[in-house]
Amino acid sequence: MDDLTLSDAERLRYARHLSIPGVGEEGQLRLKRSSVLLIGTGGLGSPAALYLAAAGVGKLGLVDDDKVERSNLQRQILHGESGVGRPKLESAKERLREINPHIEVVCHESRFTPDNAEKLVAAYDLVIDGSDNFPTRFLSNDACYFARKPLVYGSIFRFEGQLTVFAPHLGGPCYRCMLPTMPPPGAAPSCAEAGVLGVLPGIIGTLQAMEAIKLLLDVGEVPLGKLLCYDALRTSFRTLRLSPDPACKLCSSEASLRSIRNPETLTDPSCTMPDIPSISVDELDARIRSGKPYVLIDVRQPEEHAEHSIPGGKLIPLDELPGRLEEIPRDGEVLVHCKAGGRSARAVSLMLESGIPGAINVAGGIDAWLKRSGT
Ligand SMILES: Nc1ncnc2c1ncn2[C@@H]1O[C@H](COP(=O)(O)OP(=O)(O)OP(=O)(O)O)[C@@H](O)[C@H]1O
Repeated sequence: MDDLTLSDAERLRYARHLSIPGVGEEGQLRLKRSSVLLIGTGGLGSPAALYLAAAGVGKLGLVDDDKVERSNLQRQILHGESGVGRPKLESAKERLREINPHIEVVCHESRFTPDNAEKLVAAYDLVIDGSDNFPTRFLSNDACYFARKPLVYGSIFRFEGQLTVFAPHLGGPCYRCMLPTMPPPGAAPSCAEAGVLGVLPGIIGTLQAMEAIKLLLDVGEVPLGKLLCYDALRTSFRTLRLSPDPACKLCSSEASLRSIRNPETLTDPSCTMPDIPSISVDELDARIRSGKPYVLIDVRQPEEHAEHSIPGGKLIPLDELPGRLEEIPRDGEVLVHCKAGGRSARAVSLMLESGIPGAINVAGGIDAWLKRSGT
């Protein structure tokens, strides 16, 4: 790809950019030479990737290891009916090529983990975090901090969304200044648990794309030290000030996390609550295969259980659990799972407090179980 000039086809495609002061041919070439890493191709990553591709950002890196589910389609607009059951990156790449064949789309079909974070972030100009969990947000923050790359942060919950840019090297705080300690798994419900109005990630993801383009073009003012909060029900945008925390473990002068190799720095996205006993899906499989009797409780909703379930699992949705504790044996192991490990961690916590000492969380939930069996 020649990134020194625009072809006739590109000139035509980007004509409405070429006429904007602040973009023009120079800006368009800048976008063409730029690269963005998108963590997650779900609700936030979908609109962000579509607009960045359409705008002509030369290289888009996508990192995700998930498959498209039908319940994703209400908001994850990179994917369509033909993508259901296929890796998200496959359908994402097809769609982005259709939107703009002049750009390069690089698929990193894996999780964004402490093992690959440093290398992935180093290969791009900036990062958009479109993930839905705290460990990944801490990890993207830390990796971007050490690489001195801007991180465009977005998050959503039901009818509310937030957006900011973390770039301590340009001034402003990092994510750990806003949230010094990682909440335990299950503290914030996922879209699967809480629900989300589909347009909301469209709005926040599109704002993320806009901030990324401003950073790449070096135009305007990016929201460093400002958290934009969108309330869809009130149709309001509020801006909260975020200041660097003088006690931040990562970015303050007192920082104790001085190295990207510090095990606390790149927090393991698969971490489970430290005081909650847990087993992996491989260990669960070994228990089932051993032929010994086992008690397995699924704390998801009935419609989730009907779609996929683990053999022998008894359904007790988390919201019904307090009233149904009597159904659970007090002796022996009680293995508890949900979709990804969050709700089951809360269920195990409740069981342990309620005199069920054998409660054990299945880390990663049915998502990890299905992934393991290649479903
Ligand atoms: N560490 C990570 N590395 C790569 N991708 C990630 C990581 N953490 C989350 N993701 C991806 O971010 C996306 C988040 O999308 P979204 O919040 O819309 O939810 P979902 O998990 O696809 O759907 P649902 O919660 O309804 O099951 C998902 O595609 C998920 O696989």
